[in-house]
Amino acid sequence: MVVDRTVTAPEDRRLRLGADLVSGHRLQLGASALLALLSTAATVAVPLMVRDLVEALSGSRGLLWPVTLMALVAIGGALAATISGFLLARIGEKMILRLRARVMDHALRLPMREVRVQGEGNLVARITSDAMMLRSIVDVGAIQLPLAAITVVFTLVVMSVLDWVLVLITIGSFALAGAAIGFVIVRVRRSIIAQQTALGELAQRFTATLAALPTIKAYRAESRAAGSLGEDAAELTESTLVSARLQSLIGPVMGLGQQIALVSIILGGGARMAADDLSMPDFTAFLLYLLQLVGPVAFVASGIGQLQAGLAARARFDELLAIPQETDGGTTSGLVPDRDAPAVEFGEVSFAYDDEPILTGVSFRAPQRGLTALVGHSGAGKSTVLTLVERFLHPESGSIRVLGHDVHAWPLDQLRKRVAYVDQSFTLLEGTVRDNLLLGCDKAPDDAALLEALEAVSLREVVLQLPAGLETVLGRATDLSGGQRQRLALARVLLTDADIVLLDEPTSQLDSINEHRLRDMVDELAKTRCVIVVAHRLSTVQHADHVLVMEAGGVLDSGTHGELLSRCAQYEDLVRSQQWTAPDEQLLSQAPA
Ligand SMILES: Nc1ncnc2c1ncn2[C@@H]1O[C@H](COP(=O)(O)OP(=O)(O)OP(=O)(O)O)[C@@H](O)[C@H]1O
Repeated sequence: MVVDRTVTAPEDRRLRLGADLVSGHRLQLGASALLALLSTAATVAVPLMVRDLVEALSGSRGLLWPVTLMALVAIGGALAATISGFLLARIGEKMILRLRARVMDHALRLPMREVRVQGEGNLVARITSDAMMLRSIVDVGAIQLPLAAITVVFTLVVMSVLDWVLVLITIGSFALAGAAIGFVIVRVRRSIIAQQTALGELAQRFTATLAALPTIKAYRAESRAAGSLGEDAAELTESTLVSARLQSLIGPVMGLGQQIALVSIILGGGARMAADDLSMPDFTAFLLYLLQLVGPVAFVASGIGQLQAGLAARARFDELLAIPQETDGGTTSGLVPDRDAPAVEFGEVSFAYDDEPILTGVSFRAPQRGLTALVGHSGAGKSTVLTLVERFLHPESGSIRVLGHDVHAWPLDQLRKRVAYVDQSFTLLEGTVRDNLLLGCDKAPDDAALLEALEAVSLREVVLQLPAGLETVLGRATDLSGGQRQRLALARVLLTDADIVLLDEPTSQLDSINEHRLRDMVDELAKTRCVIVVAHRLSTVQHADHVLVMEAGGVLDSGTHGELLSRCAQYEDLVRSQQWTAPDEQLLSQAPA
């Protein structure tokens, strides 16, 4: 049975609207709600003041006091609305900040395979456009929508005091439009999820295309790549149009409801005034309320639409946050290396990508001091062995022990502190040379130590000649050559105090001078540490204490270079296939007579 030890126990990481989105801002949220309420009260009060004004106009009362009061209430209401809106925007931005930080942290802690499956662009879309959409939950959902709903109810109550028959006509007119809008809104959220998924896909494809730009340019494939991206963009437009079509229905349907209400009220109001059931000032106030009602009613309708976008984004965040992070591993606290055990020990390890077997029954031991070389044809599974030691991947069966303990017993942080790893692409961070060198160091060494490490890989002069030396930012305007990147990645290893060093084809991009230098460096490292090296150039294995020949996911044979040359035909083939390099010819001559 496959035991997935890649992940932490299931934990509910979904976004909680109250605790996760607005926590820490409750006071501001309360102030914003209070101000919005005051502004609403002012909005509801103004038509009543207009009624008093109309009565004052027809009577002998002075106009100064009613006009002044009305102006004060209207201006105060506008001011309260402005401050409330600003507070809300501030809370929204803070919420997005917290959310982005949380999602980025989560993404970095996911198992490598999950990150690959999700895709970089897709993850980027989460913290950009999805995060913006989620803001509508605060912008609209937290205050404005409930307030608009309260305004509608209050206004209807005041209107019913003026004339309840006309209120029934008003509700009837809007109810028709409301039912139609309700039907639309159910479909809006689904279409927005589809739209955001398509956006993530487009971002993913574009990111991958940019990463492959040198190849695309070299093969004059710009038009082809642009055409393919264009198709993805068209798919996005298609799904955006579905939600745009649905959302565009909301405004006109509401407008129709408003017109029906207006005509019905004018006709109904006229009839009730003719029958002396309604006075002119009351009718004027009622009409004003009706016009005033349209805004909040339309807002409720469109706000529910916008809220769907926020809720759709939340669903996408929840989907990502539900993916379990890498486990921290061992429950064993204070695990210490067993100095008598092998540094790395594989016992009948098998591994598969989905159902595709990659390693079958791999067993070997690498001592705590010395050089172990993994050789074999491309695709034999050499890099996979290294990634299993780093716990990037997890075996289907068998046991992997590191420094005397099961690899899963080590707390992840402890394990990776003890294992230094240089991957096949000699990855550098987009950051300064110093940042790149200090990546695995708990305590920052001084510049002399950094330069010494650079000297060991023949990079000291190169770095000192960069525009800002150690502070030069790599990865954008300034970058290193493939071989220099490789050497910088190796200098990084020298600065760590890891017990185990994993090197994936460390000489692949080096010239012969640097290759010899690196070999000396590896030999030096192997005197005090366990070095496991994946080597295509067999010259790298010349001094290996132990060579493992891998074929089709299994270990074919193991021994010293000389032993293998004398007894393993496949190893001899591998060596012969490298004969064109002078050092390897020397290697062949080392076979026992
Ligand atoms: N992410 C992946 N998903 C599925 N299969 C993969 C993945 N990565 C590697 N493989 C497969 O696993 C097998 C072993 O790959 P691995 O990189 O370990 O081989 P290798 O011996 O290091 O090869 P090379 O010397 O060419 O780097 C290959 O057949 C490869 O196709």
